[in-house]
Amino acid sequence: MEYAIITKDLTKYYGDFLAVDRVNLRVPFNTIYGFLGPNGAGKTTTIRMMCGLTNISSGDAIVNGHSVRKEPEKVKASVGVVQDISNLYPELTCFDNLMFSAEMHGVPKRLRKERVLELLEFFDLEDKKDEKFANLFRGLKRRLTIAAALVHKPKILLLDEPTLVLDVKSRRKMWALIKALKEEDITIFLTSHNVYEVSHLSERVAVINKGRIVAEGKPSELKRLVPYDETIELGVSDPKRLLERLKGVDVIDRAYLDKGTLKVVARDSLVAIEEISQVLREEGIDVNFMSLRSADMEEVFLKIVEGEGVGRFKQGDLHSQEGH
Ligand SMILES: Nc1ncnc2c1ncn2[C@@H]1O[C@H](COP(=O)(O)OP(=O)(O)OP(=O)(O)O)[C@@H](O)[C@H]1O
Repeated sequence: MEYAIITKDLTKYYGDFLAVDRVNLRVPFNTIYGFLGPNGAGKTTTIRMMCGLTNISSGDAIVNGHSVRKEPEKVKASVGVVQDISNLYPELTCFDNLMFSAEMHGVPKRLRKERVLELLEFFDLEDKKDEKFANLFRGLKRRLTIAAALVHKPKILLLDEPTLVLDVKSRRKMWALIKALKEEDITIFLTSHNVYEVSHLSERVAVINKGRIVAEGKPSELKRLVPYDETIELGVSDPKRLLERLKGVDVIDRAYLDKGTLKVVARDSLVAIEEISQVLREEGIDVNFMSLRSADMEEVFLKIVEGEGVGRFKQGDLHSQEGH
C-alpha cells in the first residue's frame, strides 16, 4: 500500500530535552488519521517536523513519497498545514487573505481568483468575502485558516487541534468540513487531545504520550479500551422530573442521576441538548449548570499503560500493519 505519510524513527530534541522519541507512523492515503495526546505530548512538534517547519533531530518523514530531509520543497508543495494560531492577517478581508495565501503558495496569478472563490464556497464563507478576518467569529476564523492552507491543492492536510476552544456547534460544523475534505481525496492528519473527537472522525488513531507512541489502531479498538462517550452534565432545580421526561427521547442512550447531577449520554449531544432545552422550557425547570465532558486523557493513558483490555490496540499492531 502506498502511504501519504510514513515516519521512520522520527525524533526531536530541544537541547537535551527529548520531545519526540522514535515515532513510527503509517498514514494511508485518503484517510482521516487522528493523533491523540495530552498537552505537551509532542503532537505539534511531530506535525512541524512532518512539513519541514522544524528540524528533525534524527529519523525522517516521507510525505507524499518525498523525504522531508532530502526534498523539503516537494513536501511543502504536497501539504497544507494549519497550526493552532492562525497565520492570517486581521486587517485583510477573507478574500484578500486567501489571494495573498495563494500568492505565497505559488499559485499562478491567472488561477488565483477562481481558486479563492471555489474555497470560499466550499467553506461556506461566500457572504464573508469582504469581511475583515479580525471581525469573524472564532469558528469562521478557523475555517478560513484551513481554506488558506488548501489554496495550492495539497494532497495532505495537517491540522493541529482544529476544534480547540470552539463551541459545540462550530465544532460539529468543523467535523462535517473535515469529512467533506476527505471526500475531496485529501488525506487528513489531525491532532487533538479530545478522545471523543478523534474517535468520531478518524479511521485510524495513534496515541502519543511524553513523545512516544503508546498505542495505534482503529477507533473501535480504542473504544473498547476507554469509554469515550460524551456526557452532558446538568444541575437543575428538579432533576427527577427532568429524568422522567427524558426517558422517551430517541437520541438519548442513557440518563441517570449521580449525586444530584443528571448525566445524559446521547448519540448526538448537540441534538440532545436541544431536546433537553425544550423540556426545560416546557416544565419551567431552572438550570444551574450544563456542561459537556468526554473521557479525559489521563483516563485513557492509565488504561493503556495498565494494559486493561488492550487487545489489538497496542504499539505492536502498528508493526503488524506493514505486512498488509
Ligand atoms: N521550542 C521549544 N523549545 C523547547 N521545548 C519545546 C519547544 N517546543 C515544544 N517544547 C516542549 O516539547 C514538548 C512537546 O511539545 P508539543 O508542543 O509538541 O506538544 P503538544 O502535544 O503539541 O502539546 P500542546 O497541545 O500543548 O501543544 C513539550 O514538553 C514542550 O514543552
